[in-house]
Amino acid sequence: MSAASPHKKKHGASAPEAAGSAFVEIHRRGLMLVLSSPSGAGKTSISRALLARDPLLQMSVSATTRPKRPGEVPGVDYHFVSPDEFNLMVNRGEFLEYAKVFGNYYGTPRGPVEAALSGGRDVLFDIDWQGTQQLEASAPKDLVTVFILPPSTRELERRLHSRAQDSHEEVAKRMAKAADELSHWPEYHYVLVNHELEKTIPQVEAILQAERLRRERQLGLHEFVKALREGQ
Ligand SMILES: Nc1nc2c(ncn2[C@@H]2O[C@H](COP(=O)(O)OP(=O)(O)O)[C@@H](O)[C@H]2O)c(=O)[nH]1
Ligand SMILES: Nc1ncnc2c1ncn2[C@@H]1O[C@H](COP(=O)(O)OP(=O)(O)O)[C@@H](O)[C@H]1O
Repeated sequence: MSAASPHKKKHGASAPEAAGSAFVEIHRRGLMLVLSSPSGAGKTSISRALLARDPLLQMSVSATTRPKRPGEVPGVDYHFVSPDEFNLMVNRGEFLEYAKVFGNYYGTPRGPVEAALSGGRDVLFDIDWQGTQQLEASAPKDLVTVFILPPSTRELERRLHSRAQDSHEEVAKRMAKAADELSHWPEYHYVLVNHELEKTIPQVEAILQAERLRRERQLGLHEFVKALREGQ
């Protein structure tokens, strides 16, 4: 096909035209990329790097009843709410999923996720296995799940201490739950060991790129190929 040909496919913001015409646009439905791991394995670090590099990816900002950590920004890291507010949100059906983790409640607000997916944008979730199971039950087709393993138990504990944001008591609570969390790895589509962030981040990006190309997520392929077969 020459550069001057009118029969080129169009991407991006251009308006789609009727099937069978020279121009057939391939749209994509967004996907839900879930990262889970025992606390301290690296989900937050990986998420920040992915978000900084990929404009089509947005974070699902959870609501939580846990206290804010130093440096966390309300509305960016979490929506920090009281137990009463959380209950109200549950009763109003505002959560796509919610769960109790380490004695606090965490939930995924429904609205921003639905808007992103239908707009062809992908959503990144840092949620635990309980939330992942709920999403698996309600939206299996949109879901891509990744479990992050730490290189060792000792390194996990070192990372939790190095983050220096939780008390010794909180770190002990998270370490005590780690074995339990780890037992859920077989429920995930992909499993990675986070040795070095410089390697783990491109691995998660590769998963995202490949999943975006899944046939089922690309809308308009039938029309596109039909047009090709008709010589357009
Ligand atoms: N089910 C569910 N889990 C969440 C949600 N938000 C965060 N979590 C999980 O809650 C756990 C504790 O998160 P956090 O308090 O930020 O501690 P961290 O994992 O040590 O950084 C982690 O396993 C998160 O993945 C949510 O909206 N739903
Ligand atoms: N591959 C890695 N090598 C060394 N330190 C890491 C690695 N990944 C994350 N960390 C560090 O470990 C600590 C916990 O990581 P974080 O991303 O907060 O984990 P999570 O969100 O899973 O609880 C942070 O201090 C982070 O900088």
